[in-house]
Amino acid sequence: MKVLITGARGQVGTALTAACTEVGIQHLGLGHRELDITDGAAVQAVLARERPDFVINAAAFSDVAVAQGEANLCYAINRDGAANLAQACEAVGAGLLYLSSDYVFDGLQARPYTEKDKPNPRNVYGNSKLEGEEAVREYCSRHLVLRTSWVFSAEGNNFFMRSLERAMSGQPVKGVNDQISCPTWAGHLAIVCVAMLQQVHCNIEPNLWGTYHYSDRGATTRYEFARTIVAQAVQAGLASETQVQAIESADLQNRAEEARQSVLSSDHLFFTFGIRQRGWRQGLKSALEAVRQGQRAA
Ligand SMILES: NC(=O)C1=CN([C@@H]2O[C@H](COP(=O)(O)OP(=O)(O)OC[C@H]3O[C@@H](n4cnc5c(N)ncnc54)[C@H](OP(=O)(O)O)[C@@H]3O)[C@@H](O)[C@H]2O)C=CC1
Ligand SMILES: Cc1cn([C@H]2C[C@H](O)[C@@H](COP(=O)(O)OP(=O)(O)O[C@H]3O[C@@H](C)C(=O)[C@@H](O)[C@H]3O)O2)c(=O)[nH]c1=O
Repeated sequence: MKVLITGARGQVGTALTAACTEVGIQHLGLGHRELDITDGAAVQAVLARERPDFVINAAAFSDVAVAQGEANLCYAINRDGAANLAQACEAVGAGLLYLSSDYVFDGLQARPYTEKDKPNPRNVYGNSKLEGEEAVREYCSRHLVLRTSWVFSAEGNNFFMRSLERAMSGQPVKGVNDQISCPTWAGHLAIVCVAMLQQVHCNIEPNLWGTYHYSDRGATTRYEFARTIVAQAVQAGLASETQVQAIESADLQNRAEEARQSVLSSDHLFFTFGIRQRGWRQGLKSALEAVRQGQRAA
């Protein structure tokens, strides 16, 4: 089986490349410069040339705060780029895995969101991801939409790395205590994507296409997440004890923040694919180890 990864230099794209290499899957990872998914003709040409069995779209406009002021670009990438990929996949008979987000939900529900719950995004990023999902369902019959939450890794700009860098430089870390979801290590997410594609490729069940949720196990607040990041970093010898302050979303003045609960239920994935959740605390250990190895290499 051959997999083409778009957005291959982002945090999930990097993890997907590593996961494919690890299990020996033939893959081609294309970064933004190698393939701009907003360029429909280029997308078609690459798929016609490469003829992959599957495309995983890890390309995105992923800055939730900046998206509020850059709606056009955000929709061009997250919705129109997804539509380009969906049409090109359909044309060559490839399957498409589209990564989506807990932000398609409003965050007002007390229980975990299932695939049957109605999306109701409250910001530009969430709406662009929902419209991207809809384009994928409309244009590509062989699609998997996989929603996830709070992805972190040692690559790129994310809550984990920002908190860790503050702790390593002795600055206090702040975490909002009114946003609840499940942190998800990009390495775990990548393994899940690969496992899904392998099962679909084996054709164990005739129709596994559809929409699924996967987050690592363990609902938490950003505050508790930050506390655990600092505690594990101290244990790993990467930082010394640092104060972690609990704040509220309303305290963050530079963006439209609000309290939300967006835990995703991963049950449908488990009952369909037999894929179990892994714990985010274990993922955090792996991410910290990757940081340590990066320091050694530098
Ligand atoms: N991060 C998170 O917490 C979550 C992420 N997701 C989803 O997971 C997926 C991967 O996200 P993540 O890896 O975190 O995001 P990143 O921002 O780390 O990676 C996205 C990548 O897409 C590239 N990109 C941007 N525009 C284009 C374009 N027009 N054509 C091709 N590539 C482009 C970026 O390149 P460059 O930087 O050069 O522009 C970047 O390398 C996304 O679909 C995201 O919506 C879902 C839930 C949570
Ligand atoms: C500045 C600051 C923010 N925060 C919180 C509030 C805010 O929601 C969040 C910002 O961190 P991030 O930029 O990683 O979070 P954000 O970009 O909102 O993360 C989201 O990314 C997109 C792509 C998704 O799909 C979501 O699942 C989610 O992971 O952190 C703190 O807890 N303390 C702080 O000091």
